[in-house]
Amino acid sequence: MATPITGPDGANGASGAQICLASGSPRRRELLAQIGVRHSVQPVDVDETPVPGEAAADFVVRLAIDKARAARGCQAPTGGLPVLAADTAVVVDGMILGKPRDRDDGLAMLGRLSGRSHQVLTGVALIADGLERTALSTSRVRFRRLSAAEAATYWATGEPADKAGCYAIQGLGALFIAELAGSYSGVMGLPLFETAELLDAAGIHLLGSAV
Ligand SMILES: Cc1cn([C@H]2C[C@H](O)[C@@H](COP(=O)(O)OP(=O)(O)OP(=O)(O)O)O2)c(=O)[nH]c1=O
Repeated sequence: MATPITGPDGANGASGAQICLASGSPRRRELLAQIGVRHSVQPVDVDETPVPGEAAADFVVRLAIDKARAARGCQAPTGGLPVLAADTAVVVDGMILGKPRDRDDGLAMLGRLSGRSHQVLTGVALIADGLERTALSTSRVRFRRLSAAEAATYWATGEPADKAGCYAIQGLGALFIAELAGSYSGVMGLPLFETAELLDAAGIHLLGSAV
């Protein structure tokens, strides 16, 4: 059985973790640390293939639940910390874009996003005291037009290779974003408003009181 590991930011320091984050994403660790949640980290590996005909909103919430359920290693040694997980997808033309498989796939994604709007969906799941709670964040992002040369240069930076939709709002990808309606943290991988609501419902009150 896998053992929980401490986040690189020491987020579960001397006073102990409040939750376990079932994720290998450094972005999710950063975002959780931003709102002061002490956490251990348990990377998980689940099948991220959409079921044929599955709506994107259902897909990201289902995967968030699958990831949280897969983090069983979080539970045993700690006596059962709440487990948080998330999944992010970009949706355009009714297609769900996950992480690019390779350069060609990544450049095709950037070409598809160029000069128009797309949706970014992030599902969040929290399992605490045997209860599964979920939330969904939906944002609309409008890209300016990108030339093929810009997309190729962007790919070569390495930044987009492990990001849904082949860009990072928190990085150079910001250069493409003409407009955002929704949640910056949701696009980045963990919507903090919705996450705080789930934590609150499970009895973890940030700033010391119910939100
Ligand atoms: C759109 C976008 C996505 N992303 C990232 C967030 C996620 O890490 C990733 C989407 O892939 P996910 O499969 O949601 O997550 P992951 O595999 O990176 O991590 P986990 O271990 O939690 O499953 O894309 C950004 O960092 N910035 C962005 O602007």
